[in-house]
Amino acid sequence: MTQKNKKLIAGNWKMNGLQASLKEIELIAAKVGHYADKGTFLICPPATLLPGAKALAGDDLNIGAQDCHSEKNGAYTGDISAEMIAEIGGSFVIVGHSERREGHHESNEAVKAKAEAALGQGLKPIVCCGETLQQREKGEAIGFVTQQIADSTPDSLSKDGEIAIAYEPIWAIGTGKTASVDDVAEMHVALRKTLVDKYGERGNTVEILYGGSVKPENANALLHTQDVDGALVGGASLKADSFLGIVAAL
Ligand SMILES: O=C[C@H](O)COP(=O)(O)O
Repeated sequence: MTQKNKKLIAGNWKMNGLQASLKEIELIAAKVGHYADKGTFLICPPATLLPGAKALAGDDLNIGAQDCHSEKNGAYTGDISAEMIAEIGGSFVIVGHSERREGHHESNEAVKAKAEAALGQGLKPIVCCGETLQQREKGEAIGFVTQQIADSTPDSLSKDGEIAIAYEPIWAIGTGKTASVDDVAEMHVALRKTLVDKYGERGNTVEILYGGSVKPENANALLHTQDVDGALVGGASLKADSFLGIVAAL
């Protein structure tokens, strides 16, 4: 779990990684402890690698999942529950990633239910949001994204830092394009206001991560932007060298 005075650097492996990829977890786990005073570190591999990753992660690297179902168990073929993630020692779960909102038609209401299921099992949900390029070009990005977060997050929080959110402009994911530092700051400040409006002072304890083509070369600027409390990293989290390059920018 994180403290707000540290940044959260999270890797999302998406549908990448076979057993051989666990060596990257081992390499990351061996090094992130050197940055423990500055950050909290997390890798979310595919579900097949969760137990193996947890066995190698040690004390300094958190392991989480990329999604969970909102129900505790039942006839939901192909899904995994928050309880299953918790049982193998996972401590985080990503919910509402744009690839699931788009590819699996997940609504804000469904994402909120998943986040609440995660909290029910003691997991920390990372609730994702982000606009399309068309929405940004029309000047709708801030309104759309802040509403998405208002509607996708749990109604209340029972402790500080119980959830994190991740702002990922869809047009920046896997494209090599990143939002400008000014655009990121503008969005993160707006998201902070949304969180404080919803949760009061506790809204200040929710980490707001930036995601979208984060790599070692741009991590320093992004991680030191106003209200950026960490990063959600896709492609650059698949190899220990590049993930650790981002960690070194803290
Ligand atoms: O969850 C991670 C994001 O979708 C960012 O992916 P990316 O770093 O490959 O652009």
